[in-house]
Amino acid sequence: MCLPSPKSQESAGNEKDISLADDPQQVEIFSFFALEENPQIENIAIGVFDGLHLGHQKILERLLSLGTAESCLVLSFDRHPLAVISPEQAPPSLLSLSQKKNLLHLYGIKHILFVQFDQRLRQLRAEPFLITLKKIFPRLRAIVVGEDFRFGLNAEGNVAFLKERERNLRVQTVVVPPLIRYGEPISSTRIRKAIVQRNIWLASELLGRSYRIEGYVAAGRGAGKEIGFPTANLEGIAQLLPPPGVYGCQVEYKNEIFFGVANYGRRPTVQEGGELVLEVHLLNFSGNLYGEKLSLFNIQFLREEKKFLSLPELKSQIEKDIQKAKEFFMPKFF
Ligand SMILES: Cc1cc2nc3c(=O)[nH]c(=O)nc-3n(C[C@H](O)[C@H](O)[C@H](O)COP(=O)(O)O)c2cc1C
Ligand SMILES: Nc1ncnc2c1ncn2[C@@H]1O[C@H](COP(=O)(O)OP(=O)(O)O)[C@@H](O)[C@H]1O
Repeated sequence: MCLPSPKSQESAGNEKDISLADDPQQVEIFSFFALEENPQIENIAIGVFDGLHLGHQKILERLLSLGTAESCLVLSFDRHPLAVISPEQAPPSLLSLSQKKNLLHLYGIKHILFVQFDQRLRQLRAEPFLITLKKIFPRLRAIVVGEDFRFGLNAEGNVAFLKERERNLRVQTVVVPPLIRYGEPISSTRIRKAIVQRNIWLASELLGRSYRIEGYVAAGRGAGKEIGFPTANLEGIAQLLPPPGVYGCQVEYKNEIFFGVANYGRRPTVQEGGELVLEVHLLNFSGNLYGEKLSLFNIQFLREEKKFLSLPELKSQIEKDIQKAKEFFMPKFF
């Protein structure tokens, strides 16, 4: 995975150095200040890379073009820097850390380093950040970044700053320009906006894959089975969700794919002032899903959630929702 130097792995057990994401699939997070020297790495891409969209994928391609996969590393952070700098402005994530890790591997990255973005790292100025980076990776030859990359206290470091230090540090700066799709640059912000507007199709286009929402099945009140549509209630979701509503989707569960109908809402028909819950009924499935991981994708808005006067009315509406979802999906698959 990342930095296999014995000390940094030792520090993996040290709570001061390491925090674990609120992700049951624990991803290791390293303190930048406790990293051991790693002479293997020659090329590094640095960034938050939220979404790992097509623009980010270009950066990864460029990185891998510079040397062997063994010599390349992606340095990312355990959270969006704004979560520390200005929490109220921090955007919701498009990917959980474990999704990001798995996708990076899928895109050919062997070495991934998640650095804890804390107050100490925030206070670090751009110059010592670079010097420390060069100490950790003494054979570093190239840093690959996007055009708008910023780093160091008050975002004082940028591409120009890196370029000025190329000679001194003997590290080349490789800048990857933004990728344009439908007249605008691809960015995590644009993708978040599309999801908030329920334009999951556009979000997926810009990601270069379907937007996926992953969570773990928790127990509810058992009312779903009563009306004939058991729903797996998802918790532990560490990503941006589209606005509340009823959606058709596909559901991956243990390498199998099902069609599903999902409701992200407060269930006004069965309770007053309930919490927002994402729940999904899998078509042609029966079994126990409690504690299992589900991944929802090809998410398609069907309608707004409504308060029904009786459960039979809700039931007949869900039958219509299933019909609508089938009409949407089936022609594409059969
Ligand atoms: C496709 C679908 C559509 C739904 N639409 C609504 C709705 O419009 N209004 C509502 O109050 N609940 C809606 N629900 C939520 C049900 O009320 C809920 O699944 C049921 O009460 C079971 O809850 P439980 O999982 O806590 O047992 C919907 C559920 C599904 C699967
Ligand atoms: N087709 C299905 N789709 C979703 N969950 C199902 C399905 N068949 C069985 N289940 C199981 O039933 C549970 C949901 O039943 P439900 O009556 O809605 O209870 P709960 O209130 O616990 O969500 C799921 O968590 C899962 O374990």
